[in-house]
Amino acid sequence: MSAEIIYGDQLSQTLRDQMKTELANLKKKGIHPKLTVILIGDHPASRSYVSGKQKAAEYIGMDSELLQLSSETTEEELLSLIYELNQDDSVNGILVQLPLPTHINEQRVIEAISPIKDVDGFHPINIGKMMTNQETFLPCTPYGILTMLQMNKIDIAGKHAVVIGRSNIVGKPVGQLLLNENATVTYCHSRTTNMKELVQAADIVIVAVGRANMIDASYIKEGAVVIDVGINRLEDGTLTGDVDFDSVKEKAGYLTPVPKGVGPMTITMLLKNTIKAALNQCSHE
Ligand SMILES: NC(=O)C1=CN([C@@H]2O[C@H](COP(=O)(O)OP(=O)(O)OC[C@H]3O[C@@H](n4cnc5c(N)ncnc54)[C@H](OP(=O)(O)O)[C@@H]3O)[C@@H](O)[C@H]2O)C=CC1
Ligand SMILES: Nc1nc(=O)c2c([nH]1)NC[C@@H]1CN(c3ccc(C(=O)N[C@@H](CCC(=O)O)C(=O)O)cc3)C=[N+]21
Repeated sequence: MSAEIIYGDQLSQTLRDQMKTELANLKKKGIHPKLTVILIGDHPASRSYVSGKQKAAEYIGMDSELLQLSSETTEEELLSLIYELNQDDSVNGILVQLPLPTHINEQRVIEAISPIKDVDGFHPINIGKMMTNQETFLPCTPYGILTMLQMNKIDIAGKHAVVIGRSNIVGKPVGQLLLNENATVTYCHSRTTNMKELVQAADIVIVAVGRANMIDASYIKEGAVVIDVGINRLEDGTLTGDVDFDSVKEKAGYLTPVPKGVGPMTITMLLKNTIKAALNQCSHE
């Protein structure tokens, strides 16, 4: 059997076209959703993500602004910029590109962003809402993965999902969203001792580690759904995931590629969260 490949770029195209229409209608009502991205320093991978996001915002007709700050920016300067943006009614969504330089406390920065403008879904208030299954901004990568599964009508309830990775931005929240959808969820991480055995039992495998080709077909149960979140840049400049695509595609039921898989969906959900933020904010005025 050969896996059905889930192309996130194609699903994103559909969703972005829908948002383009929605935005045109909102603008007629005087609602102009706007996203502000703060990028500190000059990390090449961050620059590439930020430019992908800007192109996508432009495509759907969303206002977006990039505030590029020097790597010398102090935590105090960044926090006061965030407080200004929190007060600025023309800004609906705020994203501070991670990782931050080591002299800045990431958690303090995340908590400075107003939860109503936290389109990344990283603020503890929004994480708490996600954990208690309340309406909130879902973190973009997990939300994108859930959307990919739903658009392909893949059953989640009752399935055994194994998440490899437990970061705050991907692993932990994607497991939580799958749990909210009634999957039975197992997390693996660097201290897991029987990972292969656990993954071999999984109906759905989410791989979010950042190690090229770490999961090959020997880990995968016949017909399993395999979502590759990893983004690894090889020496020749090409991107590859955490999954050995060529071997796994012969065994899995569904498989996402890298590039053109989860990455574009992350950006799409960021745009979706920004529209939601604008709608919430105008109804509170
Ligand atoms: N496509 C997209 O939209 C996005 C892609 N990414 C990519 O996803 C990948 C993961 O990102 P992120 O979660 O931020 O990364 P982190 O480095 O924060 O987390 C990596 C996780 O992998 C675990 N891990 C490390 N080595 C092993 C191992 N040998 N076996 C099992 N688990 C292991 C770590 O365990 P421990 O906790 O024990 O250290 C950790 O939980 C990266 O390649 C990143 O570039 C990230 C965000 C968005
Ligand atoms: N506050 C914050 N929020 C984030 O959501 C966030 C972040 N910081 N820091 C970095 C990670 C990483 N991330 C990606 C998003 C899209 C692609 C993406 O679109 N990738 C394309 C390839 C892009 C290329 O060719 O370089 C693809 O997979 O097809 C990749 C990675 C979001 N992140």
